[in-house]
Amino acid sequence: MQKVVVELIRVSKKYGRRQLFADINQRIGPGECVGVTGPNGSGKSTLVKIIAGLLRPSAGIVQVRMDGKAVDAEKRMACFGLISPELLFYQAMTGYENLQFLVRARGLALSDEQLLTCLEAVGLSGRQQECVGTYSTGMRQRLKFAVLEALRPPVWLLDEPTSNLDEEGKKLVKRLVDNALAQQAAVVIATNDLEEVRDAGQKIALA
Ligand SMILES: Nc1ncnc2c1ncn2[C@@H]1O[C@H](COP(=O)(O)OP(=O)(O)OP(=O)(O)O)[C@@H](O)[C@H]1O
Repeated sequence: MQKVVVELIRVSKKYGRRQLFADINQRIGPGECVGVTGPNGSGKSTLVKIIAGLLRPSAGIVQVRMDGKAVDAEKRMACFGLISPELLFYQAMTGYENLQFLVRARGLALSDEQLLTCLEAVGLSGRQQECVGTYSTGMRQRLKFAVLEALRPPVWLLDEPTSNLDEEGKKLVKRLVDNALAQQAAVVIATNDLEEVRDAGQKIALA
């Protein structure tokens, strides 16, 4: 896996006059996990979107370096794997088809067997030929992790990663994150659940 370092330098965000957060400095390197915590509305999802390049900060910058070289803003998305409540699947396509489509959209060619292994890893084998429109919310959340398993991005951006998951699903997410860290991915977890970021090496606490 390519080694990516994400660096937040004095990152701030305002909506109108409301300052959500200011001057966040944080380095997230390979094999490191940073937890983003704070109450509802404190800006956790906003910060994740800024790191992903989906929103601009009001001030400050997010630098991304791959194997020591700066990655241009337009090529950054290829470094990131994002889990977010706002991500939606194609309802009329099966779990398998959604996964295959998203993997191909990233320019990756995975065999049927490899895709099925990713679905199996998240407990969806046997349900892969059913339309996502018929999936439960927890099954859709598991499918998001199947996409990450397939893409194996060097940076994992996880916004509320265990929402809608049962106890077994929560353990699954912990296992997947631990594996990603062992493989030197950089991981950001934004959550209201402090238990979820108990083991995170560093924390950004928003207020
Ligand atoms: N486009 C926008 N324009 C104005 N305000 C916004 C916009 N997007 C988000 N906000 C506000 O920014 C604040 C932070 O939102 P955000 O979703 O980042 O919080 P959060 O910490 O992830 O919350 P939660 O724990 O509820 O998921 C909220 O008050 C929200 O209303």
